[in-house]
Amino acid sequence: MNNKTSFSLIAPAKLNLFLHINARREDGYHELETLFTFLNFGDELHFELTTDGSISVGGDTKNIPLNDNLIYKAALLLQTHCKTSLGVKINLIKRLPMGGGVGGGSSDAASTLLALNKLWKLALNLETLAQLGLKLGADVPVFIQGQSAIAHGIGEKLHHVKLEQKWYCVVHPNQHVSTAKIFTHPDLKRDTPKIIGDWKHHTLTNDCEPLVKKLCPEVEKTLQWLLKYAPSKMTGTGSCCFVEFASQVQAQDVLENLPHTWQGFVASSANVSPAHTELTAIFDQ
Ligand SMILES: C[C@](O)(CO)[C@H](O)COP(=O)(O)OP(=O)(O)OC[C@H]1O[C@@H](n2ccc(N)nc2=O)[C@H](O)[C@@H]1O
Ligand SMILES: Nc1ncnc2c1ncn2[C@@H]1O[C@H](COP(=O)(O)OP(=O)(O)OP(=O)(O)O)[C@@H](O)[C@H]1O
Repeated sequence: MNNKTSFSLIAPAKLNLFLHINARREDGYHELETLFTFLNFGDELHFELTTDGSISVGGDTKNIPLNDNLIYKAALLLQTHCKTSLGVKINLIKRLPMGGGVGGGSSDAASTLLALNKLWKLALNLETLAQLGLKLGADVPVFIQGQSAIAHGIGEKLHHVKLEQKWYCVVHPNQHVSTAKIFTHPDLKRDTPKIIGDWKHHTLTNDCEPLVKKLCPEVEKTLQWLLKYAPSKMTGTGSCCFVEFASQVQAQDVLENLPHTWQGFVASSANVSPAHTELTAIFDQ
């Protein structure tokens, strides 16, 4: 039995390697088809058990009110669901750009649920945690399940796929794109037909890209600049853009030449979420 009362856990970034929007549902959400991969780069969360039921979140969270913070919301949701009297002190080191399309907030929430399930010895299975996570955001379940996947539905119906490991240079053009703004925009393309057969034989795009490029010229500029190196794509509803390579050196070369007005990072992809890999190393060894 592992009795750890404090530990750190990564909240990794995700990329949408393609993102098709098939329809708008009556509740305003959209039916999607998207390919998720995880990156070996992310936020870092530190968890420390408290026995008085208190939940606190510190660190790089200054501009997010506590009640809106997905980390706090995830901890409270789990505590209420399981009626535990235990609490937690959480500290966040933020590395992922907010509103960047790399799923930072959703990943923070998922890593919080995964970590507290262990810290509070709740023994909930991943399916139950994913259902709870879906209440916090459409992107949370994939981070809970922790395997690269094609997602359907609003992003919660997951079909695991194995992808070759690649290296990515991800660029943040210093723009915050609101996911809600893109999904409610009248000009969003919402009628891409569902893929029939093997997705590898289809043209794979991000349906949000044309609209985001129009609303946010800096994203268009970033995609153009990256084209010098490789085919460029946007992730999620932006604003981060990325290029894919077989080797770290190629990805690093892009980062080294990046204009100073943009930020970026280089990371390899992973079929299993690094949060799951870390959690196994902490608790099962
Ligand atoms: C764009 C993606 O990042 C692709 O992975 C996700 O679909 C967004 O996931 P997320 O940020 O966890 O999304 P939520 O927090 O649930 O919703 C943010 C906003 O996006 C809209 N939204 C989200 C997912 C979806 N399938 N259809 C939507 O229309 C919601 O109506 C909401 O206004
Ligand atoms: N812990 C958190 N980290 C980041 N954002 C948070 C957090 N808690 C709440 N938020 C809110 O969630 C919003 C979206 O954050 P996030 O970083 O997940 O965007 P994103 O990368 O565009 O996500 P997605 O790809 O899922 O659309 C932020 O603008 C912020 O207001």
